[in-house]
Amino acid sequence: MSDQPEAPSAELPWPRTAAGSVGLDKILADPSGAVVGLDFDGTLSPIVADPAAARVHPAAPGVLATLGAAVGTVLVLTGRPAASVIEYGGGADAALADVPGLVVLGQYGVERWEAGELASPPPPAGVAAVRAALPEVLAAAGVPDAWVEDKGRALAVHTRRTADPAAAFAALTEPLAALAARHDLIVEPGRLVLELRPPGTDKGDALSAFLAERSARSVMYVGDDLGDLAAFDAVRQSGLPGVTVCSGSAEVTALSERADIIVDGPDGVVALLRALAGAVSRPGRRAAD
Ligand SMILES: O=P(O)(O)OC[C@H]1O[C@H](O[C@H]2O[C@H](CO)[C@@H](O)[C@H](O)[C@H]2O)[C@H](O)[C@@H](O)[C@@H]1O
Repeated sequence: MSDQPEAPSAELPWPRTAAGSVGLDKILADPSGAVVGLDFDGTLSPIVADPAAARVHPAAPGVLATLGAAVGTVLVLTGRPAASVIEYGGGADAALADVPGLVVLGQYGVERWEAGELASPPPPAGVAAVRAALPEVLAAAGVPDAWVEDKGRALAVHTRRTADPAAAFAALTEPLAALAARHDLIVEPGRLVLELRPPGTDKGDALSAFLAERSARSVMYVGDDLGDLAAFDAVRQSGLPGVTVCSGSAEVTALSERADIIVDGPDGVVALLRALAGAVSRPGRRAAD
């Protein structure tokens, strides 16, 4: 047997940046200090036309169960309500709820699911007023068929199932910004969705606080949409060895420009996580320097 540390798995994509290489090296050398953060829609769950039909990639929970036993924490950080990630998290051979130590931060970090317990603060008053006003605003903008996803403390207006999704998105941008401002909410744009939600936190704030809470020694964050840019910023601002990963799509290019690693959608994310889980789980994994 060789005394040399084992090389990373051939299947593990290597970062194209120096910062990402340092980050991945640290995760491989010291996995118990790593936080692996993942977005849900477009990252762990393939994009589908009906948000209620979204489900986790069938192989993801099993792979994350292996990874969760080796790293510090697997974190799902999502714009979804935390409970819906658990509800939609049934895979082929495990469920997200089975992932050891899993934490889900929902609604951009305001909700928290952990060990079967959900903490969810009440919605601010403006949400009820926006809920009542939305049908009229959508009709006035000429997009009465936009679909409203009611998330309790936020309302997401989806245009994916309208006749011309991009035109509908453009037609709604200004009216929804004005409506949100009238009721002390903000608009969070995403993949053919404009979400009216309370201000005060984003995925960057949520990830920064979580890394501090866990005294993380390294971090990987995987995302696909505009809301994940703040989490990419948090990885760098943490000062920790860190890797940013883009779940690539033709719909959003802003993340791929800044990511250390780009993979091909949720299939590519699962392949990356499987290779990472294999590398940090096997007995001969790279030892700390
Ligand atoms: O932070 P995320 O986990 O990425 O959640 C962001 C939004 O994702 C969902 O919408 C997106 O996925 C849908 C299902 O694939 C798709 O139909 C839609 O076009 C996408 O924008 C979700 O419905 C939203 O509530 C989340 O905020």
